[in-house]
Amino acid sequence: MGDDPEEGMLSWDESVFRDEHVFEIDYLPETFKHRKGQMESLTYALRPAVRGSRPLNVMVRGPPGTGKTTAIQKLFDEVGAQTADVRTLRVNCQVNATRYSVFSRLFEGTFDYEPPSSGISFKKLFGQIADKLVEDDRVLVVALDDVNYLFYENEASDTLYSLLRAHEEYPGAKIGVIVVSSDPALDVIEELDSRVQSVFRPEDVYFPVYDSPEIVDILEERVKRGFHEGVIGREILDYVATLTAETGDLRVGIDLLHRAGLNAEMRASRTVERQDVTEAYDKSKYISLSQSLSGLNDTERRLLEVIAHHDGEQAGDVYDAFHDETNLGYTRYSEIVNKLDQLGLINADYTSVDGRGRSRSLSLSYEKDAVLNRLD
Ligand SMILES: Nc1ncnc2c1ncn2[C@@H]1O[C@H](COP(=O)(O)OP(=O)(O)OP(=O)(O)O)[C@@H](O)[C@H]1O
Repeated sequence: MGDDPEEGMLSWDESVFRDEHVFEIDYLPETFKHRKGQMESLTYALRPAVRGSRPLNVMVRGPPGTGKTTAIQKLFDEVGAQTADVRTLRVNCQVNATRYSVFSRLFEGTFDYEPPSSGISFKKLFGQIADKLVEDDRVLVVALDDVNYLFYENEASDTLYSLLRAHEEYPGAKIGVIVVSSDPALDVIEELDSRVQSVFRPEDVYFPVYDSPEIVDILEERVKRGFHEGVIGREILDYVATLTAETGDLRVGIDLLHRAGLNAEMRASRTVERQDVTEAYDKSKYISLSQSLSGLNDTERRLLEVIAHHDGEQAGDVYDAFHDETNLGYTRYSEIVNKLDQLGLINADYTSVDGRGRSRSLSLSYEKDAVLNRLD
């Protein structure tokens, strides 16, 4: 089997991949390079928990795809290996974006079954979690991953307040909180209510974007585990790293390697060539767009679609089109515009309009077709 396209694809039992699983989104890498300082700070904050005391709270910040979630997972695994007296729970706030939903997830993590679907009050839900914690004499460490979504829904202050003041209502409950934000434009502390600010003084841990040499280093490891020897040459790896560095998101590089491998297989080739990577990049570069879209509800998707068809127009005109379709009022409309803006899906910039003062114009952050294709 050679590089001749006439020969078709590689047969089902032939592959460029040694272990394709290492390119999956939930794969936890064995080696975690270039995050030593961050891991040390996190470990420092959690040490008291391993000794049975309340840990320090932490605020983790950094752009998407810089290893924040991976760091938390590694840390929780390490704590779990030390002691069974600390319960560690990670909540994905993109999925659980309200206080009630966060606590439902904590309930599930505590009891291994979901809270009754008939619905119980928040107070009861919280009470049961806290009672169990005190009864078992365990420390709870909660990581609110992608906490920025709680801010977009205006739920962050209430959620944190409940967690941070738990010991007052439930004496003996020891809870530590790690908030993880991937929105560089969000000032977490500043955006919290003053009643929360007064009790939340977290350790600050920052995850900068990886530079090109670091990306090469990290991806090289994935290549060794994921591909057979000789499939990805040095030059190709450098090319993948350069494209990844343009986005700053390591997930792009991992996805690129995977797709480029699949492209090579389609050509019945046992080596990945530059063209396989270039073609793959057309899809991989939109990985964060796809991820942001997956967290939107139907109304939010509808508005984004309307904006796509009115790209660059004034907020008032876009509202008219949106209202015609959904009948929703201006307040709700404005809230969704803000959310789409915070998610980096649109730019809502103030511009001067003749005779109408200043007004916001709404434009897409990505190409129109890339957005519309993914909304279908
Ligand atoms: N230092 C590293 N070594 C190996 N793999 C890494 C490293 N850093 C990140 N990754 C990988 O990159 C991908 C993105 O990492 P991760 O999900 O931890 O980023 P994140 O900062 O939490 O992103 P987001 O803010 O979007 O949640 C994952 O597949 C992860 O395995």
